[in-house]
Amino acid sequence: MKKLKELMTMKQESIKISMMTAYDYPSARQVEEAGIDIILVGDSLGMTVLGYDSTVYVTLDDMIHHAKAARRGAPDTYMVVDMPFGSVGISDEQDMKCAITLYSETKAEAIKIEGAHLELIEKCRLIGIPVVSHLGLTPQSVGITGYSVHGKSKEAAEQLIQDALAVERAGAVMLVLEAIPSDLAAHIAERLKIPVIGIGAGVETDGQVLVYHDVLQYGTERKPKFVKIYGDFRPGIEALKTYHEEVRAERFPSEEYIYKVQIMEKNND
Ligand SMILES: Nc1nc(=O)c2c([nH]1)NC[C@@H]1CN(c3ccc(C(=O)N[C@@H](CCC(=O)O)C(=O)O)cc3)CN21
Ligand SMILES: CC(C)C(=O)C(=O)O
Ligand SMILES: [Mg+2]
Repeated sequence: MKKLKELMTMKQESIKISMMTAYDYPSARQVEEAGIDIILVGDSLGMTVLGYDSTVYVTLDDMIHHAKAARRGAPDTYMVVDMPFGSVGISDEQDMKCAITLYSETKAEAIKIEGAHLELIEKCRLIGIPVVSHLGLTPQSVGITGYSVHGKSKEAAEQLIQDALAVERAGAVMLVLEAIPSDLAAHIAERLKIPVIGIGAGVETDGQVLVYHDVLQYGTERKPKFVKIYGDFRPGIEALKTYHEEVRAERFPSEEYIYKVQIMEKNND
């Protein structure tokens, strides 16, 4: 497993960091086997595998359930798990309890928090929980901001730069920047010492993250501009249709799938 220190070194040596979501055992195994540097158990699982139309319905228990499965599939990959909507921003005590529970139960290497929650990041650092910050388009705020590109005005860009510097100062170990202009992302990556991972943030960040189900066309239809398709899981549906037809036609199970031991007495009538 790459340690945080090695990920920092990758930034210093301009070796790009790859990150991909995985929310269950088989996909985590695949991501680990592919040699991807970091697994993100993202709350995007609410949309991609739970069928919600936003991430705000995902619970802490959902995150724990999926992260534990991903952990079993990828014991040897640096794993980050999202703090879901409603687990951050209530009170210091509540927030810390959620952070501790998520970190310890999932055995993730780090937790990820949307927005510049500086005190929470500081408190986590103080007790030893590595925090990845997530700025720019923060999908848990969809009800307020929508899914539009962030940091487009001078003021918004300046605010984002200040937030990025502040989360680093507060102790964040990494930063995810989502859906912002590429030159702004490049500027932030250059100003920060911690690795900056982009999604829809251009090629000059220290690494990239995408959603497994988007990349493989696995049950996702709408796709943001930043998604590149690398594979096609859709033919799976054809296989299921064939199975259905073969059951109907008694072509399945054929000889090779049948246990043949003569135990019933032959009826000689
Ligand atoms: N499958 C999936 N992939 C993701 O990348 C993802 C999720 N789900 N769920 C959580 C968030 C939501 N994300 C999204 C969702 C939609 C857009 C989108 O439609 N963006 C528009 C921009 C439109 C504008 O600027 O006005 C686009 O065309 O890219 C972007 C990010 C990223 N995350
Ligand atoms: C899109 C990435 C960054 C994320 O937060 C998620 O998958 O939930
Ligand atoms: Mg997320």
